[in-house]
Amino acid sequence: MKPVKVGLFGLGTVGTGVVRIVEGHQEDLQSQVGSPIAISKILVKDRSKARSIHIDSSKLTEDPWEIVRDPEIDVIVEVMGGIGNTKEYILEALERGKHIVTANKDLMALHGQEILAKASEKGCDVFYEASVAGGIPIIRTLIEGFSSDRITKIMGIVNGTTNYILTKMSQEGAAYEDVLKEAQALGYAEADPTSDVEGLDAARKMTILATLGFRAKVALEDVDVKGISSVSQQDIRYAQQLGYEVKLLGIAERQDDCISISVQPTMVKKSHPIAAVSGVFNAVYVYGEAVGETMFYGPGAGEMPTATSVVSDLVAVVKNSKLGVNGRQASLSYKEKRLKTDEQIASRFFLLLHVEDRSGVLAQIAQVFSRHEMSIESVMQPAMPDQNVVELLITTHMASKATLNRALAEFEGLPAIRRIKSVYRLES
Ligand SMILES: NC(=O)C1=CN([C@@H]2O[C@H](COP(=O)(O)OP(=O)(O)OC[C@H]3O[C@@H](n4cnc5c(N)ncnc54)[C@H](OP(=O)(O)O)[C@@H]3O)[C@@H](O)[C@H]2O)C=CC1
Ligand SMILES: N[C@@H](CC=O)C(=O)O
Ligand code: NA
Repeated sequence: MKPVKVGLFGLGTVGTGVVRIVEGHQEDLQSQVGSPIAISKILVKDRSKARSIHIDSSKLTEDPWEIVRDPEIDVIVEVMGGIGNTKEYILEALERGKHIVTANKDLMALHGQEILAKASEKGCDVFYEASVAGGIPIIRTLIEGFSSDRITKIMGIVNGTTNYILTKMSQEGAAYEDVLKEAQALGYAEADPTSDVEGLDAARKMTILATLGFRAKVALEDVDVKGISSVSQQDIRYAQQLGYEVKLLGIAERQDDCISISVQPTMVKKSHPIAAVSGVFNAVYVYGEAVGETMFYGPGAGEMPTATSVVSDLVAVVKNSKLGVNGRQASLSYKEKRLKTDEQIASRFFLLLHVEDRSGVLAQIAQVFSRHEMSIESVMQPAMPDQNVVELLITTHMASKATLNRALAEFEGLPAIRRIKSVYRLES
């Protein structure tokens, strides 16, 4: 039986897992697709590097074109990352009729439309399940499982590294920098972990999810992004006192055909199932008009969970080849995209203010809220950082982002307010 030949781009965390699964589950895979699957060439940066698995060194190459131009190779599995050159290799491979499986959210969020269009033109498959929420089959769920519904909200923890960091900060009082190093050692973080901690990785994933869920061409620039580098132990403690957990949440919402997408540290009520998602685990909550509430949970990063999604995509490509239906992915972004304005984006908020400890200050603050028709839900005064300054913890009822920003601008100008220490969105 002629084997399906795979060219693997990358033999790092995910690539190693792909080799382990393709070799270790070969019999099961063969039974499903009807032919052996063979990884025939592997692209790496450095052929002489020591590897944690045994690899026949003749398979290793440092030349991507050796794989792209090899007529024997049917599928390229891209798990090396990168945007510019990687896109070039993938487009050329598609041009030559090769199918693509990728875990690269950076590439799919920025150039997914172009790559998918090329794939359709050439009758090739491009699958990218591992690019969002590593081991959770969320992309297939949005494309197939919810094809009959209209999705109005996608909310998720879609970055394992930051959830790992926030969990350790919250449960063990660990220091941010130490936990980041741990996440890197465990293979969760990106090559440049700034994209994890500053929210860009999650923003790229939310771009992909919103495009699929809302069937519109969502761009990375449409996502309002804030990372976790400003989240302090104190914010986490106050959140817990109020019954919340701090999570880096991606939130995509659609209302009257207007959408908004954001990634930001959010205080999530402990009773919401997302608040309990800890460590490297991810969860994606999807609300559909017909189905109602659903939630998908699993490991969001790491060698074997991510490789599971990659190899399952590979199986899907081979099954499609047997059926002769490669490249038949339906158009998934046929809807016009309209973005919500800040006046239309509403939520509840938490504010931590440092204010002068004298009479009349609370009244001034209340007046600002009142002028902007923002309703206060609760006020707490837990501690005194120094003799003249007190901390105020305020939670609000629903207000628009624009209203909040107008109130914050006024607070900036009030001498009695020494510092706007933190502002969080609240999700219940
Ligand atoms: N790690 C995870 O949990 C997840 C990762 N992803 C995505 O999967 C991809 C791979 O991630 P990961 O396995 O963690 O990355 P690693 O850094 O562990 O591995 C990257 C691999 O690609 C090779 N490589 C990198 N650049 C080049 C280049 N220019 N030319 C040739 N080879 C190159 C490296 O070679 P060498 O070994 O010689 O250095 C290495 O084998 C990324 O797109 C990432 O975002 C997606 C979901 C989860
Ligand atoms: N760095 C990413 C890896 C998976 O996409 C994460 O931490 O989630
Ligand atoms: Na996934």
